[in-house]
Amino acid sequence: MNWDDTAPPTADAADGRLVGASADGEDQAVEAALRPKSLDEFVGQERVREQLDLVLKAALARGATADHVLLSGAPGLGKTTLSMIIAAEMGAPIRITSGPAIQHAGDLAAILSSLQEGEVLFLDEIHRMSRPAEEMLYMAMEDFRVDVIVGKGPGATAIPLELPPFTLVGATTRAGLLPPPLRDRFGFTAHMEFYEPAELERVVHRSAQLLDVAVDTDGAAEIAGRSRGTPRIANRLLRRVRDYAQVKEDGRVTREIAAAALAVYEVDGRGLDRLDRAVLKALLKLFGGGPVGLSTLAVAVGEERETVEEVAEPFLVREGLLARTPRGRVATPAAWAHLGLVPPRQGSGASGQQGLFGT
Ligand SMILES: Nc1ncnc2c1ncn2[C@@H]1O[C@H](COP(=O)(O)OP(=O)(O)OP(=O)(O)O)[C@@H](O)[C@H]1O
Ligand SMILES: [Mg+2]
Repeated sequence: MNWDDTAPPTADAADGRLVGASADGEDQAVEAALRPKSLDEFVGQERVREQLDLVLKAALARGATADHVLLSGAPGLGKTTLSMIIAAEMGAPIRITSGPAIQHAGDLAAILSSLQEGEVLFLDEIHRMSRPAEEMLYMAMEDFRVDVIVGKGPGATAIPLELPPFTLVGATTRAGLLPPPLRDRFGFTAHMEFYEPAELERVVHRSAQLLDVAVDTDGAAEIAGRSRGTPRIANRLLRRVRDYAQVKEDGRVTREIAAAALAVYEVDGRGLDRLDRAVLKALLKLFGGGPVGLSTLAVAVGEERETVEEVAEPFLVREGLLARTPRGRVATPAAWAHLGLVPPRQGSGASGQQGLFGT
């Protein structure tokens, strides 16, 4: 395996999509204010919350430091938030760093040796740490000890350094990239799932209260339904709807106002944006629903292959609108229904195009 950054480019971070899951500048500015501060305030993820509650309460009761925790899940689901909650619930300070920031084992040694007893070390994007740092982390997690190498070449010596007990909270969007020896050293692993619409509704109501926006039940439901299972997107859509309600209306958010606001931003009732719909439309209208090859589909919408594959497709697949098959991309019946189009009958016109486009 390649230990350099093997993550695909997160195109949605760069292109400023309203429905992109990664944090943009504005998100970062308001997220601190919107973050739940305790497990009780953290919406949804019932199973994870219940398990984590037990892990933390048991450690507190024993007067011990909590086990190391691994949080995995897609961007914007609450990993950073949960790491801060862990520290708060343990009454411990938190130190925040990330895999890409630790390129040398020495960087990690410096951080580890300055931790206080019981401190939470949050290591974001833990899958992007360098290999030597990762190996140092194994020993630190297991034995609360590191070997600091002093000098170079034959004269180099390893000086063992005792560490105070600490809790490592690792976060990753890509648990599959973690080497098993690292994964095995976490006492508790939480996999965060996409949120249900009802949970996102609660996120919207909670954030609306903090931002002092008046949102009624249907307005919150409308925003939640377009948020792609992701609290970060729900919070972002809420801010755009608030703008619209303030400028065009009296500031109150109803279902009609939320829908009108998000229509301006081209986010449809299911959370698809212009790019998502362009891909679906091309697949349906130009290729009769497929199968069609990815490259052909990308040319048809005037986008890079990677953009279609990594930005648009994952959500379309998750929503059951598009399937990736060995013969190419295929639209599902739900895709036809979503765009209000009627699929061609079997054996008629469109299937004849396969010879032309179907690779
Ligand atoms: N369970 C939740 N309840 C309420 N708000 C939430 C919840 N989870 C996340 N949020 C909100 O969503 C925003 C994004 O969450 P967070 O930064 O924790 O995501 P993340 O998983 O760390 O994302 P990334 O992978 O991009 O680092 C935060 O501002 C937070 O307010
Ligand atoms: Mg984060």
